[in-house]
Amino acid sequence: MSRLEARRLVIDIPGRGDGRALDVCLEPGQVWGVLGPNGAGKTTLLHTLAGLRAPRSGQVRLDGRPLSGLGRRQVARRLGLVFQERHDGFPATVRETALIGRHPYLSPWQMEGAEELRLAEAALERLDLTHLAERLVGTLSGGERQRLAIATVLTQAPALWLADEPTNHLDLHHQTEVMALLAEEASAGRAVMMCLHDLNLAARWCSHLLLLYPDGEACWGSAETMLVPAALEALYGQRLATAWVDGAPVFVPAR
Ligand SMILES: Nc1ncnc2c1ncn2[C@@H]1O[C@H](COP(=O)(O)OP(=O)(O)OP(=O)(O)O)[C@@H](O)[C@H]1O
Repeated sequence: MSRLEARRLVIDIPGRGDGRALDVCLEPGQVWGVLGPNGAGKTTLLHTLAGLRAPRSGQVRLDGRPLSGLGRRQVARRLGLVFQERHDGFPATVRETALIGRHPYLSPWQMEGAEELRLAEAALERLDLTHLAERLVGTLSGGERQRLAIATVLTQAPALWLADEPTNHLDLHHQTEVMALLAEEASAGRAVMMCLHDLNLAARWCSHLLLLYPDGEACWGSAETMLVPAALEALYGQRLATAWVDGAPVFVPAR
């Protein structure tokens, strides 16, 4: 189990004021959704929390220690990242790509063994990719690539997931499967923070929400307290109609 903490954190968005400093702690069992309009800083926040970008001020702490003082391998054993942008390096198969998830645990020239392979195969199976294991990544569809990115982090088995729009490119069934998987990870004592554009997925699956406004203002708390139609309408500059389905609110843009 691990925890990731933002202390008085101000993300660095060029030309923007500081807004509200973030004091947020991602704890075992929690599923956080980060909501906000285009350009609000969701990806920048995730990259800052992952240690890939320096904050303007404040600190990110992983298990009580400043993230900036930890080695990348140490971080990668605890923190898994699903990025929005992916660039193919050398040509690799789906299975080889999933196995990259085990690299933080192997010494530089150590080959993956039976246990690594077992974890990768289980992750591919979970993401419905077993039939594509031998395929080159470059030949995959957008949704298949997205599922592979998630399978690679599942193979990595981190205590903390940071996922940037994990349901991007996914059909309805796979959106639900991925959200269920992330919720299951949290139920097993891990923790998830993800950027989402779909309010309804956030309402259904997230325990906590962080609302990021384009001027750097922010508010956060349990999902029930954050899913206030007026606050969401202000966030997106969009009127919403609300209905209830299966005990969760459903938001639809109103004309
Ligand atoms: N290197 C940079 N130089 C200047 N501006 C930048 C730079 N990187 C990001 N930005 C700006 O910072 C803002 C936040 O970008 P970010 O990608 O974090 O937004 P986002 O909330 O994830 O948006 P989206 O919903 O469109 O994915 C945007 O206005 C973006 O143009």
